[in-house]
Amino acid sequence: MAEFEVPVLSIKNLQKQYGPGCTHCQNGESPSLVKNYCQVCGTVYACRDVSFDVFPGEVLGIVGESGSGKSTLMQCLYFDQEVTGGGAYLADYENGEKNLFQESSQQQRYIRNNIMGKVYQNPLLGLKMNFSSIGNIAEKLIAAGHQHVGLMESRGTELLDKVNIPVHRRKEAPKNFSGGMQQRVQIAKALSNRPPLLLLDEVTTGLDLSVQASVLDLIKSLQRELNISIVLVSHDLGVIRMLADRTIVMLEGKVIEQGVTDQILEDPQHRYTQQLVHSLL
Ligand SMILES: Nc1ncnc2c1ncn2[C@@H]1O[C@H](COP(=O)(O)OP(=O)(O)OP(=O)(O)O)[C@@H](O)[C@H]1O
Repeated sequence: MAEFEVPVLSIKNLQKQYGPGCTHCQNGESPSLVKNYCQVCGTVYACRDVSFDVFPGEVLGIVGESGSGKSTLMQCLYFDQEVTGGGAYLADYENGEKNLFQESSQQQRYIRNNIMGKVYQNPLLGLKMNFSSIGNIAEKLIAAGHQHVGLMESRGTELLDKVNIPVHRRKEAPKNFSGGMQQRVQIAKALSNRPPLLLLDEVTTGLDLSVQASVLDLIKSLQRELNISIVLVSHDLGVIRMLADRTIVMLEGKVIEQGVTDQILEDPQHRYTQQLVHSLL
């Protein structure tokens, strides 16, 4: 990536805490904190001062153990959770000059429907299980203001074809599909508005290894074809190694290391990253 390249997404000092905090824990290094949990008031500091950029056509991986704050971060980026502080700026929204977290819920809906797509680990969160697959795609297109039924149908067919859902099953509801197929429908839905940014939250966790591989291959080929930017969260460094150009490592809500993925895998600096890399060998 060139030095002067403008990021698609810029995150500045994102903070998310669950709980009000107290005089004991508001100082980030307080002894009342065990990892990111305050023993006095029970507040969890899920994301602490998280900052990063995502560049055009780049896949940014976010890896970390369970509870490190990865999903909370993704929920904040898609406005599923309200942040406690910090900023997010999208190049495709108001020239990257407005903090998305301070926009109205109506504007945040607009951003979700037009500039971002998200694929959830749990397909129940991303799909209407009783709608047809093509209906799921139409739902996202309608939310973004599309009205032409013929165009929505052809876009839906094109996308389902891209993610290898057989044409004769496009009117079937995802509840009848296997886990891998459901994830592929979610991907098609998330791509329907041609968003410049896609958020993928543990999209292959829970799938069989061979199905995992086929979903990862699909993501890789779509990313190359569409040159879309992706933020990909996984606890599995194997997934990150396969897809991510750059990687952020999170621990207890903080970014402890970031860099080009190959460099992190070959020469991890932080003790935790070293353990993670060694467990992959
Ligand atoms: N709604 C909530 N209320 C209170 N604490 C929460 C809530 N959601 C998450 N947390 C806490 O925030 C911290 C970060 O959780 P998060 O789910 O973001 O981690 P994660 O890295 O995605 O883990 P996993 O891979 O297991 O999903 C954890 O300590 C978790 O218990």
